[in-house]
This record gives sequence, C-alpha cells and structure tokens, in this order.
Amino acid sequence: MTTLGTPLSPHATKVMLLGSGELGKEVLIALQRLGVETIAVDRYENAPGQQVAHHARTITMSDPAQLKALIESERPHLVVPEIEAIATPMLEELEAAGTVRVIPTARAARLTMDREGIRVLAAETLGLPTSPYKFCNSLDELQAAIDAGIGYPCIVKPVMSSSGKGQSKIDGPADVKKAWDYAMAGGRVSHGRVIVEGFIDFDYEITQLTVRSVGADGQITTSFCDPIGHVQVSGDYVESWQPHPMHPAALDKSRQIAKAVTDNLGGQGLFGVELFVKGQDVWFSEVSPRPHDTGLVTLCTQHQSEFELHARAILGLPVDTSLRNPGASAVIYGGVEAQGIVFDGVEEALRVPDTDLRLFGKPESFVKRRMGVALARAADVDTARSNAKLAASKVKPREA
Ligand SMILES: Nc1ncnc2c1ncn2[C@@H]1O[C@H](COP(=O)(O)OP(=O)(O)OP(=O)(O)O)[C@@H](O)[C@H]1O
Ligand SMILES: NCC(=O)N[C@@H]1O[C@H](COP(=O)([O-])[O-])[C@@H](O)[C@H]1O
Ligand SMILES: [Mg+2]
Repeated sequence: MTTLGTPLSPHATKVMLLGSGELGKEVLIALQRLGVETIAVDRYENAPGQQVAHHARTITMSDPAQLKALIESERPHLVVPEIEAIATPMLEELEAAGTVRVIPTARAARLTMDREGIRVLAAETLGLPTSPYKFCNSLDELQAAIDAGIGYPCIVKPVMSSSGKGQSKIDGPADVKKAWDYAMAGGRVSHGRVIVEGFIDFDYEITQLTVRSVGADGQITTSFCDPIGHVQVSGDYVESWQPHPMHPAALDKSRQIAKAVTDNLGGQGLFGVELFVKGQDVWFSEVSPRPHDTGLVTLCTQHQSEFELHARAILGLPVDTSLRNPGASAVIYGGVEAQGIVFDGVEEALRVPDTDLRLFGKPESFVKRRMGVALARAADVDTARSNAKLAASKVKPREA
C-alpha cells in the first residue's frame, strides 16, 4: 500500500529527477498533482522541469562525487533518471547501500546509459533480433568492422548520445571518416567509442510504451499502450502518432520483445521500447527506462499520458494505459541560436481544430534544439498528423 505525504512538511514524499527537460517537466507536473515534493536536477539553470518543481538544483550529473553529495543531502525517497548521461555506477552504489531507490533500478539506468550495455543484453543475453552491430574505438576499427561484414549502408552512433546527436548514415567508403569525426564531436559525454549498425530497411518504426506497475495482488504487472508510429530525421523524432496500425503478428512480436527486455531490466515505471518493423519481422532497436520523446503524443491521446503513467507506476499506484482518441505530435525546433527567444504565431497555431501546444521554456535556443511540440487529436490518425504539423508550422520562434 502506498502512503503519500504533504510536500514541504516532515512527511513529504520526495522525488528527485536527474534531468529536467521537456519530458521531466511533465513527470514533475504529474507528481505535483499527487502532492509529491519534487527536486529537479539538471546541468544548467532554469531547465524546463526546474521551472515547475519545488526545488531546483544544478550539478554535473555525470560527476559521481557531485551526484552522491546531492542525493545524500536531499535524501529523496526516489531518484528518477531522465537522461542517460548520469554517473550510474554511483547510483548503483547508493542503491546497494540502501540510501535511495532508483527508477526503475540502478542497474537498468546503467545498462541503458550507453548503447553497449543494452545492445549486448538484448542481442547476446536475451537473444532478441537486432541489427548486426560492432563497437569500435577508432576510425580503423570502424572501417574494419564495415569491411568484415556490417557492409553498406550502415549507421554510426556515439555509444553515449541521444536524440540523434553524432549519428550519421554511411552509404559508401567515402562517408566513413566523416561519420567517425561527426560521432566524436556529437556524443553527450565524449568516449571515443561508437556503435556501427547494419541499416535495417524497415517499413515503419514504433515505440511500444510498456508499464511495470503494482497490480491489485501486490505483484508487478506489465501493461502496454497502443503502438506509437513516428518519423525520425537525422536520428531525431519530428513527428509521432497513436495508434499506429499493425499486423497482429507484428504487434504480438513487438510486445514479446518489450516484455522480455523490461522483465530483465525490472523495477517499476514506464519504458519506451523502440522497434523496427518490416512485414511481420520485428527488430529491437533500443529502450528508454523512462518516458520517451515520441510518447509526447500521449498528452492528447490517452486517459493517462506516459508521464502520468510513469508517476503512478513509480509510486506503486494503479495505471490505465487505454487510448482515449487518435492523435499526433509535431516537433517545434528553435530555428535560431539565441537566449530567451519569443514565439510568434501561437494564436494561429491554436486555431487549428483540436490542437494544443507545449512550449518547454528552455532558456537557450539552438537551430535543432526541440523547443516545443504541437499536439492534435482527431477521429483518425491522418487528420491528427496533418493538423499537428500545420499547428507546429504556425509557431515561429525568433530572437527577441
Ligand atoms: N540500424 C538502423 N537501421 C535503420 N535505421 C536506424 C538504425 N539505427 C537507427 N536508425 C534510425 O535512427 C533513429 C534514431 O536512432 P536511435 O534511436 O538509435 O538514436 P538515439 O540518438 O538514441 O535517439 P533517441 O534518443 O531519440 O531515441 C531511429 O529511430 C531510426 O529511425
Ligand atoms: N530522446 C531523448 C529526449 O528527448 N530527451 C529529452 O530531451 C531533454 C534534453 O533536451 P536538450 O538536449 O534540448 O537539453 C531531456 O532532458 C529529455 O527531456
Ligand atoms: Mg531512439
């Protein structure tokens, strides 16, 4: 049984988010609605989630000493990683010492912190279908891996990166050095190591949101959301929709893969399992042990968004993963490099029928930084997609 306290009192239930971007902001809001005291941590001041939490802290989360000092001084009941680049071995240490509970588990945070841990677990330990892959520490090793069987086309990614940073496709020998140099410049924490993956020529890709929560019998139970379809450009999501129609056999395989991975990672919370689908074949790509960017669409499609599902699941509360109506999301990029930008066209955007917006409030804009998202609900996914894209296109970020 879960007992919740009163924020800012001696009996508060305290939750600390490590990473407080657009996804964390929505989790923090969901937690606040349940009367949880929240601590938003990020690498820079005024991160989106820091603007809505009870407490804001700014540290280098990849520095184990800083992370330990912060957790020991704040003493949260739960620590919720929201990005990958965290000193996860320190989280394992603190969890093992009984200092804190990490969501979903410290081991899951470590395994998914870089591409190597999760890929080896999925492909080699669990035997799930994935793209062919090899890890490389130098340009020479990369070329050798491609020549020895990965072949062309292939995709190179820094082992530690997200949202497509440092990722590029190699179509032939002329692209190899460019891809290596780009990966070295683009990782979130520079490591000098990349994964090269054989290119999967999929029909479509989905995110299978999967929730591990406590059921009425006190046991962990797994529930699935309707599949989310999405489009990625340069490794970053630009559009998503729910539900994505699927052949029953492909859906069944997707859920078997999602169950196998999330059972192994364990703990409580929501996971975003990324899958490639061609006909009835399904490949595992990667998993976030936390809400997924493509799942922003659930803010307008489900009775409980992926953020509310995460909040409920981690607190041991019941969840409802059912779809309310079809919908879509479309990303709004900054388009400019500037601090404190302004957004024209918000009114025009919201005149598009059945739409909504999230402007994340990031203090600094970059050309390809995600600054907001348009959401649209409709009777069918096609209408929702075109309305979400239309609404997003009306919003014009510019320098103030
Ligand atoms: N082996 C592959 N074959 C074909 N397409 C791929 C492959 N790997 C990645 N992609 C494409 O690039 C996208 C991003 O890849 P991936 O999810 O590995 O990157 P990421 O940086 O972790 O992104 P995010 O953090 O947004 O999930 C995929 O969703 C897919 O569209
Ligand atoms: N694909 C992972 C993802 O979307 N993560 C989201 O982006 C934020 C970082 O944004 P930033 O790079 O603009 O600071 C993260 O904090 C998280 O909310
Ligand atoms: Mg991904």
